[in-house]
Amino acid sequence: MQGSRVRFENVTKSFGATVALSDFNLDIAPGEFVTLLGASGSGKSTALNILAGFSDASSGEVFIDDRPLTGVAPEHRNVGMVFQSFALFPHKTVADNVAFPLKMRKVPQPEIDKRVKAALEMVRLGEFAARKPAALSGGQRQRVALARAVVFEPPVLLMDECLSALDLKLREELQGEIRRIHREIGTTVLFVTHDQTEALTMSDRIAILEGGKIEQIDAPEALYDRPRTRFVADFIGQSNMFSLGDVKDGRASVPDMGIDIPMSDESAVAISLRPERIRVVLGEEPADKTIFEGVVQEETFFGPVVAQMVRLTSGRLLEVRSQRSGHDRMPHAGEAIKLAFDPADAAPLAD
Ligand SMILES: Nc1ncnc2c1ncn2[C@@H]1O[C@H](COP(=O)(O)OP(=O)(O)OP(=O)(O)O)[C@@H](O)[C@H]1O
Repeated sequence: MQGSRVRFENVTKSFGATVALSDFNLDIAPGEFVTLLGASGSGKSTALNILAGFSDASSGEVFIDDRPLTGVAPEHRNVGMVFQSFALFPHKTVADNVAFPLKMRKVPQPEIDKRVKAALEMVRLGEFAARKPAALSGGQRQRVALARAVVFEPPVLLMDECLSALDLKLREELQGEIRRIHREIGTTVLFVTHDQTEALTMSDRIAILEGGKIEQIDAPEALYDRPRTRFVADFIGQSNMFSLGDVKDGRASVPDMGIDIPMSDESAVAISLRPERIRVVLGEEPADKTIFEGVVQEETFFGPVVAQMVRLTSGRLLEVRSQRSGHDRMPHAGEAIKLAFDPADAAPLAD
């Protein structure tokens, strides 16, 4: 199967005075897995509902391949959907639930039987075909919903918080299943979650939504390593953020750290430094790193990792996360320490 290209072009959606999506633009490549990640109310479901055809944009247009979707009914958009609230038909068997979209499309019965069997095997529910939904666990029901959404081989698959009701172990298992199915069928996926780990592990690209706009869209590693704004640095993972002083001649001062660093981005107003990119200097000072000083305030033990809050001379607190090697003696609360980082790991922030 071939996934479709999906495009939102200048889409705005207002509900009275509330602007749920504001001049929203997103271009998803065929077969790509894109996740919309954002806080509650940031516009994620609104974007999905407009693409599915459950809601009309106030202005702008949505395209699947090059077909504009305004005026196209949801059932004619050829989009598969797995929503958290999308209930199965309770009186139908698992097989009949999965067969439903094919029956709607008037697919011949022998073909239906073949495809339902294949879809149920894909979600590893082959032997549950004759059961009713009430006799399934929550995770199994979500698998049936997934089989029903992909059985007609939609070129676009929408998933809205479809795993959030499940416990962690089941959620992780189904995340793996969804990734495998995506690889197998090659459909384009637009996935909505407010769980950052889920977004980081599953997506080709993640769009961070804030106030109905995309704050940043990038591959997971790029988003984590190179957040471009304070909002993104704060939203994904832990971050130490420091305002910059003067940025000129390829260098920037970081007053709260008492240092200056190479900085080629003249528009940068701050930096983000991930806690695990900072090293406690235990032996010789590494010559190629930026060195600064502080006093350990407290430490938190996470098993393989130790987090230390370090008070800098300026009074600012900074978090450092270190892998425990088992040999090194880590400094404890009250000790003065030297810290080092590679200036290339300081992501410039625009605001
Ligand atoms: N039918 C509606 N009527 C009025 N306001 C709405 C409606 N649907 C959504 N909104 C508003 O639009 C904004 C975006 O909502 P949306 O459901 O898209 O957010 P979301 O990011 O999906 O949030 P959540 O994670 O809580 O589902 C919110 O302020 C919401 O209150």
